[in-house]
Amino acid sequence: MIQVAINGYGTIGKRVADAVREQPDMEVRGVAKTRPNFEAETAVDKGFPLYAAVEERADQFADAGLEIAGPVEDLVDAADVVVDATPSGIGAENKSMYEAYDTPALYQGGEDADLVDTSFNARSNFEDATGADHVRVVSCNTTGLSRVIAPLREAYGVEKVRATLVRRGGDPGQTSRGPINDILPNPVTIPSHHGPDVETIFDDLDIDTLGMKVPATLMHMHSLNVTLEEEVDASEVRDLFAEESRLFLIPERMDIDGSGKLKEYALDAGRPRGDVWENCIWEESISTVGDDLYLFQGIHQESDVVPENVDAIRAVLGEADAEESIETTNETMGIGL
Ligand SMILES: NC(=O)C1=CN([C@@H]2O[C@H](COP(=O)(O)OP(=O)(O)OC[C@H]3O[C@@H](n4cnc5c(N)ncnc54)[C@H](O)[C@@H]3O)[C@@H](O)[C@H]2O)C=CC1
Ligand SMILES: O=C(OP(=O)(O)O)[C@H](O)COP(=O)(O)O
Repeated sequence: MIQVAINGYGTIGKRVADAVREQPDMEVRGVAKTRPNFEAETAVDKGFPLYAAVEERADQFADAGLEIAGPVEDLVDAADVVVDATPSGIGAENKSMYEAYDTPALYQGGEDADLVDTSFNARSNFEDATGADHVRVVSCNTTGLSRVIAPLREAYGVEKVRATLVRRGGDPGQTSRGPINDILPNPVTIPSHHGPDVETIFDDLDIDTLGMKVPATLMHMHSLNVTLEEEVDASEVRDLFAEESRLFLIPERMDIDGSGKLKEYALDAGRPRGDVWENCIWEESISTVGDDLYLFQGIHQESDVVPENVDAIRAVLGEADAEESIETTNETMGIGL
């Protein structure tokens, strides 16, 4: 069994812990938190050994009635691999600790690409992570773009990608985020960081991205234009995407008109936390004009990177190839709306 440590038990970390627990070849060795809160209490209730990420604050857990298994260093030492799901920039600070214990580490999209040996998307470049010590699972938006671009490149070739990303201002629990009543060009400079980030997955891709932030918490929305290397009928693209396990084509009959109903559907379908692990592409939006393809897709920022982290664990340790790993992860998590 692969022993997995999770350092940083917030939005991403707690979801990765639950997904790892579902895997037949993995065990959650423990999770590390900086301070006691509702998430720490839930971790204990779920039976995850809880480690103190900051030694000086370890007493706070005892004061809150939470038993600590030890300092985070013990967890990193005991694990085969660590998933660092700390806030942007903290992963870079933790790198030397992972090196000291010779434990391979996965980082999240908030870290810089040059921190790691390779950036990772399971559908696009799984093999690049084999045997690597430091791997970055790219951000939710980059994951969402990569999952669409990979099959298009393979089937038709891609000349140029142009994407406008309408991004949620913050996650539902991020009470300090905004905007509350505004629409922000964000970043106002072009391209946004997403284009260069996608190029860490496909180094020869021509892509420009523009970003905005809006007063929403549920999901991001992408407006995508891909110039293909040949003229393709929209129905062919729909068939191509229908074969992809992490692309959900929203059929017209479902009457899902936006992120609100998508999340409602996920809750009705019994998804944990209402998570939507797949890209959600409005089937009717898939259109072609000459060699230009257009579509809209919803991306659930809190969860689409979770199966990617699970696959990255197997990739780093050389425990499976892309197809086997993706299939196991999909089956155990129930991916495929
Ligand atoms: N929330 C999102 O929409 C997405 C986030 N990401 C990336 O995932 C990473 C984590 O983001 P979130 O889970 O949203 O953040 P979060 O703030 O929800 O969770 C981070 C957790 O790490 C803890 N933490 C802080 N300092 C720590 C330290 N030194 N050691 C251990 N734990 C520490 C925090 O207390 C918190 O529990 C970031 O790189 C972010 O860019 C990637 C995709 C989507
Ligand atoms: O990586 C994300 O978005 P991004 O790809 O727009 O940077 C996550 O949704 C986190 O974004 P945040 O940095 O606004 O919390």
